[in-house]
Amino acid sequence: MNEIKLVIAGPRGNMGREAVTLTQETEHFSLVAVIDSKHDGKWLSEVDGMPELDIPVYTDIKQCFTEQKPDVLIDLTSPEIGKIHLEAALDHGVRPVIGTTGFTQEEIDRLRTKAEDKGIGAIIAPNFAIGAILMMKFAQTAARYMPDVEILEMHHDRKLDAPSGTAHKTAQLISEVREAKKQGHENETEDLQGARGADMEGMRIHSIRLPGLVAHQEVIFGGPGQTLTIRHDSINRASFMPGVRLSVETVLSLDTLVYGLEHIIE
Ligand SMILES: NC(=O)C1=CN([C@@H]2O[C@H](COP(=O)(O)OP(=O)(O)OC[C@H]3O[C@@H](n4cnc5c(N)ncnc54)[C@H](OP(=O)(O)O)[C@@H]3O)[C@@H](O)[C@H]2O)C=CC1
Ligand SMILES: O=C(O)C1=N[C@H](C(=O)O)C[C@H](O)C1
Repeated sequence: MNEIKLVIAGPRGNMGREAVTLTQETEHFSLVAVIDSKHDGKWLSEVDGMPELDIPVYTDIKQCFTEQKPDVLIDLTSPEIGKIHLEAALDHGVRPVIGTTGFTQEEIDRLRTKAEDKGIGAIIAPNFAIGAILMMKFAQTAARYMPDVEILEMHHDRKLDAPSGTAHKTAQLISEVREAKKQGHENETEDLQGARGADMEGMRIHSIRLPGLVAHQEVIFGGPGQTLTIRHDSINRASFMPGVRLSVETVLSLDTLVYGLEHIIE
């Protein structure tokens, strides 16, 4: 396979560190720069706690793209910054692989049009873990037969967004096969605000944040006299790296934006 020139945004984060390691362990991946808002102009080796790599650190992503001309951007920053970086990548003909969440359907549609106009690929992956993709697919299948469903997502207590991108995507996939339906009953009350969770087409999404957790989700279906629970656990961030690698390799041959790795692992 030809060498792929990569830039990682957010290299000091939990995910960014794993991604830096991935680039060092993958023969055809070449990390040419990183984007870090606090260490402009340094080498990665000069940043506390980072590996001894002579890789330039940029704050300005546009300058980085102009000078380094990477093939692919991996963004593992925050929902707000991920959106800005995705747009900047498309503007510079760099293929974005975005792990951050929080994109609306309107934003995805607009960015897809932009990627297609530019004739380059882009991937937004709410979850890179293969087990999580399977959980979502199995949940969509189960919802055809058991439309009464609620989602419980559990994450570490440093997570910025709620609900998780994975829970949101799961609900979207389920709503493709389930008629909108309010779980519970018409007369139920919420005696404490938020007790019944977020509402997406009547499906309830409950978000738990605790130290000790990484990323976990249960999709719970109910029917007369029975329940079905589909659960996935990421017990460390290494669980996401095969999906990051697959995304980087795949985005080069796409000419549109793909939202969700379920469209790629087929
Ligand atoms: N798709 C998936 O499978 C997964 C996605 N995620 C998502 O990935 C993102 C990162 O997660 P995680 O690593 O746990 O979070 P962390 O908070 O550990 O890391 C985020 C990093 O992004 C950096 N950052 C923030 N703003 C900028 C910027 N403008 N330019 C460059 N770097 C910036 C932060 O730096 P600083 O310390 O200076 O603020 C921090 O080092 C989150 O949005 C999370 O939801 C997480 C796991 C899996
Ligand atoms: O912030 C995280 O940690 C995670 N974010 C993604 C999400 O919001 O679904 C993926 C995974 O759940 C971990």
